[in-house]
Amino acid sequence: MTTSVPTLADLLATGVEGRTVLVRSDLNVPLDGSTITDAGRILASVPTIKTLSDAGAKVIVTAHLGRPKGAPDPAFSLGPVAERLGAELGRNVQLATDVVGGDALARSEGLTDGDVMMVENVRFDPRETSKDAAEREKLAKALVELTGDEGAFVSDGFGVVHREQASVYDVAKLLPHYAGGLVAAEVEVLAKLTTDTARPYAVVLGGSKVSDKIGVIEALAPKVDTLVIGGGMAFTFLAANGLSVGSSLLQEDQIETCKSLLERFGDVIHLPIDVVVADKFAADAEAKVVPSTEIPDGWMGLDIGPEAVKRFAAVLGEAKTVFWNGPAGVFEFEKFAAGTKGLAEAIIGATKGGAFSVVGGGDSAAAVRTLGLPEDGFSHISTGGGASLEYLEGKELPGLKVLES
Ligand SMILES: Nc1ncnc2c1ncn2[C@@H]1O[C@H](COP(=O)(O)OP(=O)(O)O)[C@@H](O)[C@H]1O
Ligand SMILES: O=C(OP(=O)(O)O)[C@H](O)COP(=O)(O)O
Repeated sequence: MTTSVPTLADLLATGVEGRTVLVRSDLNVPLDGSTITDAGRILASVPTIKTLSDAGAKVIVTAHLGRPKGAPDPAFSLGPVAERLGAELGRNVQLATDVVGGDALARSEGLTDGDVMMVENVRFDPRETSKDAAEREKLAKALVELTGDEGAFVSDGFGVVHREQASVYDVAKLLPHYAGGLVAAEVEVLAKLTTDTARPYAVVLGGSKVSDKIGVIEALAPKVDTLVIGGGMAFTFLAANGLSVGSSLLQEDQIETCKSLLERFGDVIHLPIDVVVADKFAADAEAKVVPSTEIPDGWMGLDIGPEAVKRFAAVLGEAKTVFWNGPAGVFEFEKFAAGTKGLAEAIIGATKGGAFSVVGGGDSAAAVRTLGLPEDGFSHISTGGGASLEYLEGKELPGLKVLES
């Protein structure tokens, strides 16, 4: 962190006993129904929450889950998360049925020292993600009201610091604010990737948040030696090369951008030479490997193919610095997990050979763990995907910038 950002230690030094502290965590974990398939982000958030609770603060945790459409939706309830957080903390974590309504307010007023509560998915309130700053400020003010007279705000959701959202950004303007332990630790590691980076420097991109991340490539391509592209992201690039991508994930409005990127950075960008296509988006889909030039109509690419893995592994084997965000395929389905596993193994190999490697993102980190890969095979596993990428591209992250005062 920059020295101008107050930290958790600074807050503790002011004394927190009896005060209500609002903590923004990133608890956006992958779920299968109501079962958490990877609790990494919850585990990473526990130390800050526990430190505050142990110091006698009344802790209110805010977080989002997925991308609900600005209204309550039981499929995106933080219920399973609150339960797991409670199990990890060894204490009951009550969950308000609303974000800033009567239930949240009543529960916050009933807190005793050391208690931890959560409010419901903050994205159930449309003001959280509003582009209108005045709307966001209204929600931020309502969140501040939950903290009473001597409240404080701890920003600990590193995975969301790139979002200018009410619970991340606007609330920090209204309360004494501090960077949590996780945010401080993440920034410290990522800073190593922005200065004196050992070369060759490779960035591996994949995943499904295509429109979010294509923009990042523009800024990263000139800074790196190798940009490996897999996952859902690859198909817009393949389409930009004039290939037919069947019913694969495609961001049509970005094809021209990808064309321009390929023209300017064609020597840096590596695209998959083959892909695994499926007849439907399902674990039991029929799957076959085809060259990227021959994706059949009606089929969708759900993984990179074995030849692509081999070629990507060869370039990654040379790298001395690697950042990876976004699975190479739909690793949640066994048939489409080989590409992600292969790339991870290549990065682990490079790390053994002395490279500094970071994997970031909720699903990418989950892939490492659920595919049984060794977590210590990487130099660092970050909770942030998009946030890490935007940090690496040198962009000002609103959720960090707002803490600098
Ligand atoms: N070819 C593909 N088509 C559709 N989805 C994909 C494809 N490849 C990867 N994905 C999906 O991308 C998701 C993760 O994307 P993203 O959120 O961008 O990564 P992260 O959370 O690591 O930042 C995974 O759930 C995975 O199933
Ligand atoms: O999962 C997240 O980011 P990531 O997929 O880039 O790791 C964060 O929780 C941010 O979620 P958002 O991309 O819906 O704002």
